[in-house]
Amino acid sequence: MKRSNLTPLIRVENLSFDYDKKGPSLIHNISFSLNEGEVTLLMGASGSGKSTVSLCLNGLYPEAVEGYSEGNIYFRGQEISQFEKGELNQQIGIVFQDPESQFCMVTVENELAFTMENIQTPREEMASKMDDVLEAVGLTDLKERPIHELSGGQKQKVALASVLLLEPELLILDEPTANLDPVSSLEFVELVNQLQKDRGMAVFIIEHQLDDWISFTDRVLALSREGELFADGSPDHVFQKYEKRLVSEGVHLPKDIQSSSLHPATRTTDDLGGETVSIQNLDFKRKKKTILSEVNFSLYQKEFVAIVGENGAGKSTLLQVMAGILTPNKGNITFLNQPLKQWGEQSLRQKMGFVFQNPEHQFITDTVYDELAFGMKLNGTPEQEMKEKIDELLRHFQLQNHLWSNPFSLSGGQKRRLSVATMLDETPELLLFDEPTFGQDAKTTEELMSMVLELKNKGTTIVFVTHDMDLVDQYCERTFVLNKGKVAFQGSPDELWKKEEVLVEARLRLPYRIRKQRTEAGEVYDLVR
Ligand SMILES: Nc1ncnc2c1ncn2[C@@H]1O[C@H](COP(=O)(O)OP(=O)(O)OP(=O)(O)O)[C@@H](O)[C@H]1O
Ligand SMILES: Nc1ncnc2c1ncn2[C@@H]1O[C@H](COP(=O)(O)OP(=O)(O)OP(=O)(O)O)[C@@H](O)[C@H]1O
Repeated sequence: MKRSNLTPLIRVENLSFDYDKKGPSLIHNISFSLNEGEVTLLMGASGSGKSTVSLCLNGLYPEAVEGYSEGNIYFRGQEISQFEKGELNQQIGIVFQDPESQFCMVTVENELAFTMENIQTPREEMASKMDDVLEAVGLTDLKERPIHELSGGQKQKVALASVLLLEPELLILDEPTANLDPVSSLEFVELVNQLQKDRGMAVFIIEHQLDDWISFTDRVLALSREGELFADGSPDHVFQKYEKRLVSEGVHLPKDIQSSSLHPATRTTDDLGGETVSIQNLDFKRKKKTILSEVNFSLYQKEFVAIVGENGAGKSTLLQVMAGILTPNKGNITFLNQPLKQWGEQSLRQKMGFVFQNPEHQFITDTVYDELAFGMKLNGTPEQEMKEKIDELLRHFQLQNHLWSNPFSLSGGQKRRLSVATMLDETPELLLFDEPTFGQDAKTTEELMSMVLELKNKGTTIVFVTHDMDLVDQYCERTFVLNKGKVAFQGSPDELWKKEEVLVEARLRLPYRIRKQRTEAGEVYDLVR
């Protein structure tokens, strides 16, 4: 999709940025333009500085942090420091990586009304604009709901709706689909594509998973681990010319290029051990609203199970009920043959690890080191052994340079890795992970999965809530599909891929491997999208 007569909307000249003045700068002397009506995608390893770049573009950084920057950024030819405070917020709309940081009001409709009041939308237009945008992002039914009661994916849609109301000239999306279910994610990409065409705005996307975006991306930029921009061109040009470099940087390539490495898990259920968890007739309600009902299943040692389903289906709730964080209204849960409610808090935490959907909900100390040491100290791990374990975890999770960083100042992907690493210090009986791989590049995903598999082989039962169907295909023995709080399917991923009705109902897509197989066999089916 080539566009002629491109006018620069943003021009970045020799930008360098750092959060402190020790060592080489994080972003190092980069220059690029974002043109009117152009869709540009920024690639780079987790922690390379992508979010930082995006926050510099509308002048939020370095003002909002203790940061140092050099170089210039121009918006329509005018240096951004010359704009009044907040003046660029409407022209340059950002959907942040963590949508929770974006909200000011309690309910969905108040949040959207607040945005419109800020930009002085005429009162008589507010109601119809709100309805249009809610329909566009599929949130009409949740208009009156408090935002804190929404699921992760639902919150992400509210953040997008709010930014769309600004009708920005440049829309910046920082991993906007990370929490969306597979069909919502695709619909979101299609929605952005459509809006971009209708409104002609420029779009700047930061994303690890490129596949759905790439067909309407005009330009790709790639940032190295050293903070240098090493590629800038059309997707074809960049992937051809820089393929090796991109692989060594550890970023995900579009699957059409790297498909040979996609393979299904060897799904052996022969050597599973004893039962770890048993759930019978479980119901869970919030304020009389049924969230989970009639849930029944067992989990076994050495088993890797994925829980999948649409946004709001009840996946995180189920995980929290299994972890004893929420108490069911009905039914029985046994963990290692003992009723869950009879377990003492400390012994339960030793045998069971839990990674929250939002890593920030998990951090309790001020440094990465203390975060990793916390559980080990509780378990009485000797000092030397603890140091060795921490070193190993830092290395595996690419956090070596962040030992004394505050967990809250890490990049999105680094926070996620830290939250996972804190659960891998021992060999627990059960590990419950809520979307552990979101926001990871190819290299860190691989490291994370290999550590998880190591524990599985030692006997740990692994449960992942995930929206990543390729990961389900590649690693899991069993999948549970949750649909409106009920288990709509239990079985191997291979069986699931044949159940088109279940997939459609639960807004799931087929993994890339199966889509490719079916396309090559000339099959026509809805889920090929
Ligand atoms: N407020 C902050 N204070 C100090 N360091 C920070 C802060 N925000 C980010 N960093 C550091 O800057 C580096 C780049 O972070 P950034 O969020 O820009 O990376 P990213 O490429 O977007 O990563 P990801 O793909 O994981 O989201 C990281 O090493 C991070 O730890
Ligand atoms: N604190 C809360 N109070 C009231 N309702 C809630 C609360 N948290 C979640 N819900 C509702 O419970 C339902 C299930 O939410 P849950 O977070 O378990 O879904 P999920 O399947 O994990 O979704 P996602 O994929 O978007 O993370 C949703 O309809 C959600 O709006």
